[in-house]
Amino acid sequence: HNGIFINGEWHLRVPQILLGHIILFYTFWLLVSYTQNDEKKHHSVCIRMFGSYLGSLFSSILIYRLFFHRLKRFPGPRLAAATKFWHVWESRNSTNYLVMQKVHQNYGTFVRTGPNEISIFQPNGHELLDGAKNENIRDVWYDVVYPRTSLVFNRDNEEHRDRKSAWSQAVSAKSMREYEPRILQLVGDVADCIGSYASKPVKMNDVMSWFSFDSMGEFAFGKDFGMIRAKKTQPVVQQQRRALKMLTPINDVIWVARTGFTFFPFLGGVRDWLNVAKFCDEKTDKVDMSKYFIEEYHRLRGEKSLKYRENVLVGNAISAVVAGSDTTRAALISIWWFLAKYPEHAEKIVSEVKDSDMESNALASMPHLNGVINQTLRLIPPALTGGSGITGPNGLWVDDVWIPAHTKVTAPKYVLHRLPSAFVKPEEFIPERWYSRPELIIDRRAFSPFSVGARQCIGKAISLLELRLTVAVILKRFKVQFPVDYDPATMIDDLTDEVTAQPGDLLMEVIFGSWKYS
Ligand code: HEM
Repeated sequence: HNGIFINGEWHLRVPQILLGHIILFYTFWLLVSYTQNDEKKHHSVCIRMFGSYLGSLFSSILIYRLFFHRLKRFPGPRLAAATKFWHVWESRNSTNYLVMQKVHQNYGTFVRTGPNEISIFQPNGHELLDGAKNENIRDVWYDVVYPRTSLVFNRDNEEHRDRKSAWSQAVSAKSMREYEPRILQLVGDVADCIGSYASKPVKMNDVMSWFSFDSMGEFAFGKDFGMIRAKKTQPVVQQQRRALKMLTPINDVIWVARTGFTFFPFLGGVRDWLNVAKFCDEKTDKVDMSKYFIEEYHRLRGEKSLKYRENVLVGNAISAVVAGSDTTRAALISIWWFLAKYPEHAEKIVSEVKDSDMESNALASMPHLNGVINQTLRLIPPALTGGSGITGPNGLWVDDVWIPAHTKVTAPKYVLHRLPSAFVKPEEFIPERWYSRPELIIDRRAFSPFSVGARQCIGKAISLLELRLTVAVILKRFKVQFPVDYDPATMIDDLTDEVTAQPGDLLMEVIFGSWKYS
């Protein structure tokens, strides 16, 4: 432990480590069998040797973590200091956002949430993690699609900068002008789809899922997936969801996932994840966003190997599908939930948009529409926990607290977005705090649904355009409300944290042309 495993990263080498141990044990077994004729004794010698090897290795790890570790002065659950499996167990129901909230309530601002991990719960947490001038790199979790890589998953800060140019072109103002009429068309399809249910309950989780995937298909591959028109979920969406569900509890022990990818590619969740990658592989040969990724693929010829270029290309497509669709879906479901719960806010939006021709700049300047979107992203951020980093060689100073070098750090968004030190009445849905009541925001830095700095969401403009258009167009056509026999608590009670937020079921009814709410 002290000679080898304590140094560096091992998560990508688990198959080799396992194989090495199997060979070592087997060789030892054979050697003992030459010197021991008595079979019973032979077995007992081997078992004692293996037992003492593994026992001393794990005792050394445990004693070091509990009594000698650099983070031992930080408060936190005792078991969390001993093993990351504490976290796996606590978040087994995919409610990591609640686990983090409890941990903050019990232990304060800096909490040791893993043997080598500190979670920061103060308004500038996002800046400390991702803001300008920090030396942090991405945590080992981002190797989850390795050897594929892309903007989101790239751990090397310099390479990340290089990868950014293809994405910047894909979301440039020029590209956005091209996407806008196509999104508007899709939003029209969504409104027709919702309207086709007449006053029967609509399961918004499905409709918003069809829309967000279709619009991601439009951006990334130049063609929607036809889900809204067919009112049918494509298998790849279900596969992605199952894969993320499978990954969620083992997010914090990424070596377990990597081992699954290597040894058990046939198992359900692993197979689903590999199918999502295959789907993106097949689609990435067309136009639009992938056009820029393909250009990058050709540009790197001569500089990088074919395998590397293929991995970047497919990694980019996976990023677009995973980062772009599920986040937007979660945001839309949550917005509709708040609007059905507080119809007075829907009415205010209608009065803003009723004479609008649905142009992006006009929508961006509507205070209540944007107040509702911000307020929803604050209370239910689509990345409920958000990314994690590893401190650089100089560690991280936070006021007078020192977090040593090479420590994993997180700043869970759900908790930071509800800090009483950042927001007055933090649990309340008050869209006006974003325009006419600024006194309700104490520290704006705590609000970071799209993250900050070099790693912030590059699809922010696209997603805001989608959210504004969808809300404006649908509210202009329909009044929305919960069906009588639907329990609104379902959406919140069943909300899970599966890399992206997965809201519980939301049923809604729409009434044609009744935008006069009172
Ligand atoms: C409401 C919708 C969205 C939210 C809340 C959101 C949130 C985020 C967050 C928090 C990050 C940082 C992730 C990290 O630190 O690991 C991120 C990164 C990213 N997002 Fe989004 N996102 C949204 C929509 C989109 C869309 C529509 C796209 C694609 C067009 C997209 C593409 C990306 C990419 C490529 C990155 C990586 C950026 C980088 O590392 O430089 N996102 N997003």
